[in-house]
Amino acid sequence: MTALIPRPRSVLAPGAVHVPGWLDEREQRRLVQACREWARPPAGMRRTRLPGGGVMSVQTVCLGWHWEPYRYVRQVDGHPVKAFPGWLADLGRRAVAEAYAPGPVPFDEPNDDGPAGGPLGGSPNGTRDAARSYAPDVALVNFYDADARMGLHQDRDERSRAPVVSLSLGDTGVFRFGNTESRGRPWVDVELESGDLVVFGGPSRLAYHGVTRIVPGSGPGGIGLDGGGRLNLTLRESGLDASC
Ligand SMILES: O=C(O)CCC(=O)C(=O)O
Ligand SMILES: [Fe+2]
Repeated sequence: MTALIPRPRSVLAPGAVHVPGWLDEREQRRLVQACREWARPPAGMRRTRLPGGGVMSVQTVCLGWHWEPYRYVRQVDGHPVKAFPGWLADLGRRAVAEAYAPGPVPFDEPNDDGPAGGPLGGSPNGTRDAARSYAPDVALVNFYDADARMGLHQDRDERSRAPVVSLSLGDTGVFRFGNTESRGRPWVDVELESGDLVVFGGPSRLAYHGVTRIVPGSGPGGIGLDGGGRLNLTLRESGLDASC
């Protein structure tokens, strides 16, 4: 859907940036199509079982490494996890560049570190360098039906502290972005619409976050999710050795 009033980008917390409408309709359609392929068995989409016996309401398929609470493994019920494609890593690098240093990214220019005190809060890593060197090798692809939610949690099973890139497709989800100390306040609630990008890294890499509700029927037509629901992809660097 084209917004009548453009939604501005915003910094949710130092290092956490929301870029509304980052993916165009063609890119959204391509991602939805890819998610459909990844969802197929073997090693397809499933509800994750938690050690306490609960089952998550979202359905998830992983690429690169399979996340099972609370670690990454290579196999899913005896099947190899699906591959993390190179084009998705390219998209992740573009996403980090867009969030941390908006505008065209001269990846081949050697010494532009972006403004100090930018969204990374003056990180010693240049923002452009952060984008150039970003090498995500894990994706969690989550599907939310109208009733699915995700409780507040940290993404902390990765050894790398490189940023997490989040891409949303389909129905709007209310994303709660909190602090690194606890599940309590302060937090901000932001509506993530189809095509929105969030990148959280630097001082916000370990912030608690979750999805409090889905807005059924809010997604756009024409991207291949006419049955409704929300897809979210998070791209991460595992920091794990691929030869294991
Ligand atoms: O669906 C979202 O927007 C967040 C997903 C998430 O936090 C996760 O997969 O760890
Ligand atoms: Fe998360």
